Amino acid sequence: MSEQSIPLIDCCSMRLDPDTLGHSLCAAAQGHGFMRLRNTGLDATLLQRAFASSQRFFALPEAAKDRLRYRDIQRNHGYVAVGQEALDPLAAADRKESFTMRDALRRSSNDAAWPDPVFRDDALDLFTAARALAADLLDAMGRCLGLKPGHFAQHHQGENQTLRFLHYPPQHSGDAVAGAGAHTDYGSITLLWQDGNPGLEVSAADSTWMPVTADPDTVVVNIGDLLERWSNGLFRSTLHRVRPRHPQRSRYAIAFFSDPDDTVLVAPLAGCVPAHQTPLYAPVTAREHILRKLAASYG
Ligand SMILES: O=C(O)CCC(=O)C(=O)O
Ligand SMILES: [Fe+2]
Repeated sequence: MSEQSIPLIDCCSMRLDPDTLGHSLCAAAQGHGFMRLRNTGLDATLLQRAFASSQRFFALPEAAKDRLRYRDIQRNHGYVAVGQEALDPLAAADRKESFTMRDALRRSSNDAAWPDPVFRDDALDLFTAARALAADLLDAMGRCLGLKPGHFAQHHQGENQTLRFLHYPPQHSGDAVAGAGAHTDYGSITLLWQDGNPGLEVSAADSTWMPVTADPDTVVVNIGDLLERWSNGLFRSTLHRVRPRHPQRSRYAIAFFSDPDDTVLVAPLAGCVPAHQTPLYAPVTAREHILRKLAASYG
């Protein structure tokens, strides 16, 4: 593995030994802030179903998708068409469409929020499994920071946990407009599944863009801004972007953002601040930070 590559961690043997898993995750979180995980135990059929529902939805006529359009950043739910979100607010809007589902379990009984019952069930089943996986990963990282089991879980009840289906239409690698502009993620950790089509790139220490392997059998995990703040900068929320390179083929991806509940005050953990030093970050509530970032990208 060159210094420039994103670490690949096999969770299979390590699940039995949380300390080893925790150390591997923390080392990656402190390095690039990005890692790829294999053998997480997440049922692959859930992903197949979710990708199938995603592809079926994005193939609908624009008018049908527009019925479910994203209305406000507070709700953070629904369909966003190509050119309506700019993850880099200073660049052109992203060439992608998405279906975002914040706090999906609580919204499950509202039929008007979902394209159809199959889509809803596929999304909710993956949401539930992703939530459990994110909790395990945060627990393993928390151990490494000297926190008790469940420390992070108590702050991630689901209010700001968000599943997002993404579709990037075919695009030439040389196109000036990105599929998703350069950004950092907002919350604690992101889990990302890719359909095998490359495009995700992570900013490296020397400011070059490092492509991430688009292997459908691994999940990409990255650190968001709020976990960077919680860890006083020990874990890194790294800039990344999406530049699909296939002129004929669409790229599909599914992201799960595990972010703290609205009222959680995120301040650097005492154990992460060296003695006699002031914390690098001021406290901020999760709601304040997430809404500020959403407002900028939907500006
Ligand atoms: O599509 C991808 O590979 C990544 C998307 C992403 O970074 C995001 O939605 O925050
Ligand atoms: Fe992202």
